[in-house]
Amino acid sequence: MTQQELIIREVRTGKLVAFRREDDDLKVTRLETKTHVTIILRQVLGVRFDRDSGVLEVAYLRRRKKRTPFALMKLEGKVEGLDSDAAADWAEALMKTVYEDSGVKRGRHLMVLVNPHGGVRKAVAVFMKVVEPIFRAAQCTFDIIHTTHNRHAYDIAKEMDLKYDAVVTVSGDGLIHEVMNGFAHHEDPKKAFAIPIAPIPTGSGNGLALNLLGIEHGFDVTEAALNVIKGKAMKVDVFSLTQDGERTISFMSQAMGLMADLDIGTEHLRWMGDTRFMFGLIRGIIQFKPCPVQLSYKLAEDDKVKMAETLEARRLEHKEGDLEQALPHQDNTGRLPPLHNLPDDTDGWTTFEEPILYIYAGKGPFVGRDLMAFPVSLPDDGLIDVMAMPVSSRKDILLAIGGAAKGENYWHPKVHYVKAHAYRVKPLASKGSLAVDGEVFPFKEFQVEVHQKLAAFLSPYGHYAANFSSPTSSAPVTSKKRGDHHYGVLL
Ligand SMILES: Nc1ncnc2c1ncn2[C@@H]1O[C@H](COP(=O)(O)OP(=O)(O)OP(=O)(O)O)[C@@H](O)[C@H]1O
Repeated sequence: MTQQELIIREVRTGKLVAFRREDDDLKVTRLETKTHVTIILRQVLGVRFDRDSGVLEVAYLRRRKKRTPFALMKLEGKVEGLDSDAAADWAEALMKTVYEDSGVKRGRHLMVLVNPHGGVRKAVAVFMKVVEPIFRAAQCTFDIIHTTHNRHAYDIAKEMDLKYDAVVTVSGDGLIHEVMNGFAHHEDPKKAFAIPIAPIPTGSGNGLALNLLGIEHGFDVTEAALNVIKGKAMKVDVFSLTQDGERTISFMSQAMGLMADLDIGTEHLRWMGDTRFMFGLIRGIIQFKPCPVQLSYKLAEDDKVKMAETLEARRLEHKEGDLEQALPHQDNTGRLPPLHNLPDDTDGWTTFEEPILYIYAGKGPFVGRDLMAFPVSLPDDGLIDVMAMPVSSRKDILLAIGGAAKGENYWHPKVHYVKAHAYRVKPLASKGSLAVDGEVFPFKEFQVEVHQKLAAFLSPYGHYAANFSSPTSSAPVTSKKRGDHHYGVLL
């Protein structure tokens, strides 16, 4: 039987440290002072025992204070009072518990794409100083490419050898958009899409990281690094946007009118970080330009209370995603799903008749830290959430946008919010703006449809990490419930 406790004499201090497994924790005690810390097993990255030197190294992540990022801790020392076989067994048993027994592959092989140009241009330094040491401590192997130009990530993903366990984007949402479109043009698109993507948030908006890690940790690169190592594949829907017969994959959002102006035209304000979106919003409200378009959709649901209740029910019945299901060796071969909706289909389509100020459609609750645009979005319902704001007074717009960080805007009676199988936008004037996943697109007619569960992201929870409640609920729908992985407060 494997020993529960193992003691080392630490190389650095010459003092004795005991490691003990206790349920879901690893208790680390300094024997001289009898002080200890308790590490959740999920935060244990790697255990190595070297038979020649008799030295054991344990690496884990620990928050020194409640709201600070994780620090990478490594304790290394000669094992005391156990022979080599017993020490090797102890190390192996702990590794098996924190990886295989938790349904996570040990030592993931990663493709890491670093965008030196994204956000406040710190991606290279952040990766080198913070993320790479964490990956190494977790015994991950990786290939790194620094993107050198626009669409570089597209080219890499298109030609990528599909041997990786995940694609890690050290960037914002723009690079993820490029990777997805590269996958769509890969010679084996379905197999490419089965490789989960995991963001390390170093862009300006980082919507995907917010959706996966939550508002508290969405911009924390250490939390994101842990998700790369321990997250499970969460299957997600993506969209095909067809414009002039050309098909683009969108994974997050399509914005028109004021909402597009948040991204477009604020590019030069990248230095502001995500404050640039709030700046764009205020500027848009002052300018107050209507969005000359006709919106039609294939409706699935338009009852706001029902949509919120469905979200809640899904969270309660939620089971974590299984990484193995999404790995490339599974049956994920085949062509990209065909388009089901023709541009002139009208059967089952509804047209929104009112003049529109802005349209926002997409998947994943957060599009930025200050805006939970799609609070009832589900990762894999096969539907797209479409929000349209009819032309109203400035006062109404401000009220409709109020509480946007918590999704409260959803309940505003003027905000038209539906779930659709597909939707279509026809411009009624020649000038306007369209942003797809934050990138500028021509202001021309387009149609969007959903491909259910085509792609995958690594996720700590198996669902979006956003808090939102229905009016009939007694408690908010949170990202933390019993059985979920969560990173508790450490001593
Ligand atoms: N070396 C580079 N030089 C210039 N542009 C680059 C380079 N590498 C990638 N890009 C481009 O940078 C753009 C922005 O990337 P990214 O989305 O990662 O950052 P961001 O726009 O700041 O963040 P977000 O999309 O979250 O707001 C992408 O369109 C990408 O093609």
